[in-house]
Amino acid sequence: MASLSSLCSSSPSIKSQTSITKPLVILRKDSVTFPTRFSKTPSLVQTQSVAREISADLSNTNDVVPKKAKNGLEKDPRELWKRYVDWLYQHKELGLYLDVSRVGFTDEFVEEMEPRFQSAFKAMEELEKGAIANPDEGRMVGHYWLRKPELAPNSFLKSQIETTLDAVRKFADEVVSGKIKPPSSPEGRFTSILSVGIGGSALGPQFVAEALAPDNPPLKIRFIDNTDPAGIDHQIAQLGPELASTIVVVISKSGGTPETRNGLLEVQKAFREAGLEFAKQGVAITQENSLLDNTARIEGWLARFPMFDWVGGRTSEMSAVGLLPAALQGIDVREMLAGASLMDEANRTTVLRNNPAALLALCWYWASDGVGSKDMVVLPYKDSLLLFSRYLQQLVMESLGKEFDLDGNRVNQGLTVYGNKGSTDQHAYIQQLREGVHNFFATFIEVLRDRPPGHDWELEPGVTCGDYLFGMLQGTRSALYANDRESVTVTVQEVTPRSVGALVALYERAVGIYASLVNINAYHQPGVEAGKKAAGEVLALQKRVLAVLNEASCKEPVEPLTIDEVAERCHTPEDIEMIYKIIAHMAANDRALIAEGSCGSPRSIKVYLGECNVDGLYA
Ligand SMILES: O=P(O)(O)OC[C@H]1O[C@H](O)[C@H](O)[C@@H](O)[C@@H]1O
Repeated sequence: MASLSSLCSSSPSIKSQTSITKPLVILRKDSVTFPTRFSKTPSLVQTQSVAREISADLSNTNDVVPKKAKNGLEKDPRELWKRYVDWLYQHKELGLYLDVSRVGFTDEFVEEMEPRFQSAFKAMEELEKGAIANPDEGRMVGHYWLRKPELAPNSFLKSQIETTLDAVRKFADEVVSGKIKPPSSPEGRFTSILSVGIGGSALGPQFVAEALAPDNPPLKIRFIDNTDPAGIDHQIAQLGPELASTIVVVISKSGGTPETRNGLLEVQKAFREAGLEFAKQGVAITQENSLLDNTARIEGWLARFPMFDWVGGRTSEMSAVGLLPAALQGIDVREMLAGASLMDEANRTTVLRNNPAALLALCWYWASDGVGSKDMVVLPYKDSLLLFSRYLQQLVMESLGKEFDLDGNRVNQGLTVYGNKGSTDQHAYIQQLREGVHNFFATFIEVLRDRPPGHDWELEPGVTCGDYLFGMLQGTRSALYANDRESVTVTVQEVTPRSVGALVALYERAVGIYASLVNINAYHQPGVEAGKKAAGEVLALQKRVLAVLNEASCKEPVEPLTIDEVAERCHTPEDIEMIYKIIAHMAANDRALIAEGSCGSPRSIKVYLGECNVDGLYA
């Protein structure tokens, strides 16, 4: 009798999706309904393409000095330099630059967009004043208040922000200084943080840890951001005896996300097995009275910090979610907040070319035709910013990827984000970016300071290692542009808490402005619920399958069942494929046994449970 796990070395064949995806993409582009606001002036996208066509014609008639490339991109070096200087945005205090010269928007386009930007600025102003900017959930959107509490619409919210910030800093100081000690080692200090959370409750802290944690932080951080048992085991195994001096920070706005709950239960089990008392080392960051909050309160965890209803997960980096892990790692959170606040201030101007977030939104709109027709490839040329693109993926895609606009029109909006880091990607996928399918625009993140002062050396005459990185960035930017691939470059002096805070704030606002331009709600995520609901249904079905198998397996002799029989006895014949997958998964984990058949032909399988549960607890 072979177990299904040994027979199921490969999953059942799934038809290639290529043939399905392609027409879908084309359909999506053709079937885009523009937001009603746009319908009144439907010429924007047309203007853009017409401009490109005219430019193409011009370049065709001017073979000697082609002033414009086929798509309208300026190619004359002097004109390009002029465009660079004219459009260069600089934030002096932050030492941050934004270069949009390699995006080919025209003056006419900017002019035509101007009223929409003014509406977007107005919407942002209202949002900051406490308007219900997330109408579908009836919520205010207040992440900008976190770095300037006096902006909060009332004194209660202001004091909530301030009190939480004080509590975060005090707790972190006391842990780092050793005033709060691990219970099993009154002489010692906490040495590690195990952060349990997912999505917006993980991506910001992960990005910031990678970007800013010192080489020898007071507490090292690890993450459990999934319900993958092997991944969880790995983190716990890596901690080993250090579990005794680990603070476990469980982060979940809702307090009920299954992956996070599972991570918590797994960690609590590890604590029990190590003879440690979890509550003395557990910290919860969640909304008041959530399931997690109540658990932490009842069990008497070491500390609890609030998340606010009006801060979304993907914009929570400047709340306790991001600040507590950062402070515990010795990162200056005041500086992060200061950087974000300075950037917010700059983004409040209603003069488009002086507003960096609006400039980004303009570039996104131009490059992707305002419908996400091109992807945004984010290339930070600095290893410590590796996770920026992953962080932006949620911020941008969960915010902008929406089926309906605010007026209920089906728009299927979005902007795809991916990326890793330069120059590493030069040796991976830049080949396709330069020469292959033209479905993207790039964002280069440049960091001017290569190393701390006094550490640099020339590895060949006149050239440092950092010069190579610089050269690779500039070379790739030029090479892409030469082949009509547009790009934006964001430059910071150094990766510091201040510049990272500014980057986070820059992209948060760009997303907000862009969402206004395309008339969508950036602050809800209805599409995520569908997958969560379906996952819940799968687990409910699994319980029914177990009950059916259990009953048959408790018979004398055991009655192995076919997949069809299981489906029939579950009274859900329509779920037969899912039932097969459930059984295959259980068999791979030795929780179901195969009496007959093989995985390649699911109908031949006969299955039963190795152990009969006489209490029939599965029903
Ligand atoms: O913080 P939590 O409530 O646990 O939510 C974690 C994540 O859950 C969902 O996937 C949402 O779409 C995300 O926006 C959120 O960040």
